[in-house]
Amino acid sequence: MSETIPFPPLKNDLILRAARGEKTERAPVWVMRQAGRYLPEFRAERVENDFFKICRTPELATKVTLQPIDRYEGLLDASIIFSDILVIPQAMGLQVEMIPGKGPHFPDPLVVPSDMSRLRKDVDVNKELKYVFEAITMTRHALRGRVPLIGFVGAPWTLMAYMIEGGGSKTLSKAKEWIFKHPKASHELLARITDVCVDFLVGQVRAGAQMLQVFESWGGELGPHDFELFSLPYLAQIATRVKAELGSEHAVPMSVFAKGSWYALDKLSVIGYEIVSLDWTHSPEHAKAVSKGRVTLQGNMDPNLLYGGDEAIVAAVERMVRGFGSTGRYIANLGHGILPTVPVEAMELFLKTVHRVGLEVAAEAKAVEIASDMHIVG
Ligand SMILES: Cc1c2[nH]c(c1CCC(=O)O)Cc1[nH]c(c(CCC(=O)O)c1C)Cc1[nH]c(c(CCC(=O)O)c1C)Cc1[nH]c(c(C)c1CCC(=O)O)C2
Repeated sequence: MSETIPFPPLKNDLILRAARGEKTERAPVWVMRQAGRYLPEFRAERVENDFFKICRTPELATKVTLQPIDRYEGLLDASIIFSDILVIPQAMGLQVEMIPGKGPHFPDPLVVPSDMSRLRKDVDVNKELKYVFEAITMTRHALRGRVPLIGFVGAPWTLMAYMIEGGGSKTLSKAKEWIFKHPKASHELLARITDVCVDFLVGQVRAGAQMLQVFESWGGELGPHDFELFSLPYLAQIATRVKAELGSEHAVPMSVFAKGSWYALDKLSVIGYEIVSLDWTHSPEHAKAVSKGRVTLQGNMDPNLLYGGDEAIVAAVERMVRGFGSTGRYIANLGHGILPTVPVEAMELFLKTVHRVGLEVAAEAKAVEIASDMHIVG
């Protein structure tokens, strides 16, 4: 069995150190959806294979996860396992298809609370999601210790919304009808999804994941009051329970990305995550003032800036890395997933500029430290 073969030693632990709050020689960087359609080699793979077939075939998931790591050799500080947040609804018994150019589609979504009886009870992740664990173990070997491997789940509210809407939606009216008209059933559904999220994340770490991210992509569709009722408690439970199950020896850094939930940054800083991932609506100054060094901040350039041309990209990265990077607790990323039509050169410029500015910021901070030690300043 592959689990008995030890993983190759890790050569670049920059992101893990930044997550733990240690000073790093430069800000680490990775990009949400870094394995995806903006890469010609991914599009070529998709001509041959259905999206979920890639997710379910460990060899293919490994191959695609490594595509950005190989293309941008030395520029990415983490890999993220190729999969999707919607594998949990599938594991719970719902059918999900990925329609090219349109996105996810549930032929039979949940309509009324009694439809929850269609969901599998006591989901055994070792059976239903074994293919993800196998992909993680295989990828971890194939990475040969170049960078850490990130595992992930969708957060309960985002997954519940997909399960009810049946796909993307502008208003989330159906999911919101549930939380407002059927709050009890909604909490029951959220709790059931949470249980699967916890087991799935624990399994991903046991399979080889070295960091975890929870995607609350539709957090910002809830106002602050409803976020506190229908999102935050489940996000908190996930962090607490995953850590309790893994134990301090095996726990890995956890990141939470609640897109659009700028109002929740203070609370997100104290619910057990080491990293809070930010979208582009946060300024570095404000985010640092609110989070007060309690977590590592991750993010947050507007992904559309990658369409802005070289000058705009360089200027935005300068602002971002200088803004967040001065305190050390920082991981560079985009504020949401990279978009499918971004030129590969724009991604390369983004990564190279993060490296350059990150090194400059760290060197400047070090010079100030040395100067203050020598009482030259202050
Ligand atoms: C909401 C969400 C989903 N999936 C995911 C989220 C959370 C992040 C976010 O908010 O964007 C997470 C996700 N999806 C994918 C990954 C793989 C790892 C990586 O980040 O590189 C990750 C981490 C691959 C993917 N997931 C999807 C693709 C493209 C599908 C294709 O090849 O046809 C990829 C590479 C499809 C997907 N999957 C989902 C949607 C809405 C879509 C369609 C829109 C789109 O295509 O971008 C659900």
